Amino acid sequence: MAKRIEATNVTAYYGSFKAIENINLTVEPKTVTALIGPSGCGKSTFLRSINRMHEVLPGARVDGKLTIDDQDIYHRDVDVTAVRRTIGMVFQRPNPFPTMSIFDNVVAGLRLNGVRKKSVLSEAAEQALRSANLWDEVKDRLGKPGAGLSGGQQQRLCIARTIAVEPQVVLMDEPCSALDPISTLAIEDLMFKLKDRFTIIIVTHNMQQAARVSDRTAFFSIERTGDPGRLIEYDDTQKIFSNPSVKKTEDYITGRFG
Ligand SMILES: Nc1ncnc2c1ncn2[C@@H]1O[C@H](COP(=O)(O)OP(=O)(O)OP(=O)(O)O)[C@@H](O)[C@H]1O
Repeated sequence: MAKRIEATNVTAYYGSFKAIENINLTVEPKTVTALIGPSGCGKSTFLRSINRMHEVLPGARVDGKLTIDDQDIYHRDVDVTAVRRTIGMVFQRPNPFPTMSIFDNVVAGLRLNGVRKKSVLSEAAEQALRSANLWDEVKDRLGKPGAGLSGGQQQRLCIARTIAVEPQVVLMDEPCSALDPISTLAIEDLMFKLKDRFTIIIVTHNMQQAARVSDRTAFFSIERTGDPGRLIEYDDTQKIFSNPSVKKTEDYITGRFG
């Protein structure tokens, strides 16, 4: 089941540098939320704090509260591995495991979780590849290396790998920035389809993409270099792009800064 995410006063640091400050927002299940804003305003930092990836860097930490369906994911008793299993992530550059076949890439997470039965793995692989709109293109070459696919196919393979373990939330950090326009549209179609089952948060620099794929948009910004990123406005995507409440949002989406 897709999950609801609630951030309350989320502040994240790299050592003594405060990268984002007091982020408050709620993401409803089965929606796509876009995080937009100028370079360095903390979009990726916020995204990585949602699945506890931020803290893997030495000296990095998060303050505040983040709940996923009312579970406080920063509670000291929480199993961090379980959190990361619930919250899948797709990165900027497609990163299939280069020496693994297409099939082995898709089922890598399931194998890590202890699934061994061939029939279960085959069924899960087919389902994930179908969900990622990739099945027809790869069904006759599942044993071939994942690295042999085109960039767009590789990214859909990475999405298949992510959803094969049935996460409830999928985080995407500029998933189309290394792709051509056709592959980009394929991923956007996919997001539309996947939001039936998952809660999706996407970081994007592409305004048209945010407007096309998301239900809600969060605009982050910084006052000046060295300041922390803050959430300036968060609303329905249609409102943000047609009639934003804050002048700074308007300036950004109309290309006047950033
Ligand atoms: N590993 C790191 N160590 C120290 N500072 C970092 C690190 N990663 C990011 N930062 C800083 O944290 C701030 C927020 O960076 P972040 O990457 O979250 O912004 P962003 O909005 O995603 O930027 P972009 O759109 O350019 O990807 C920036 O000032 C950045 O320089």
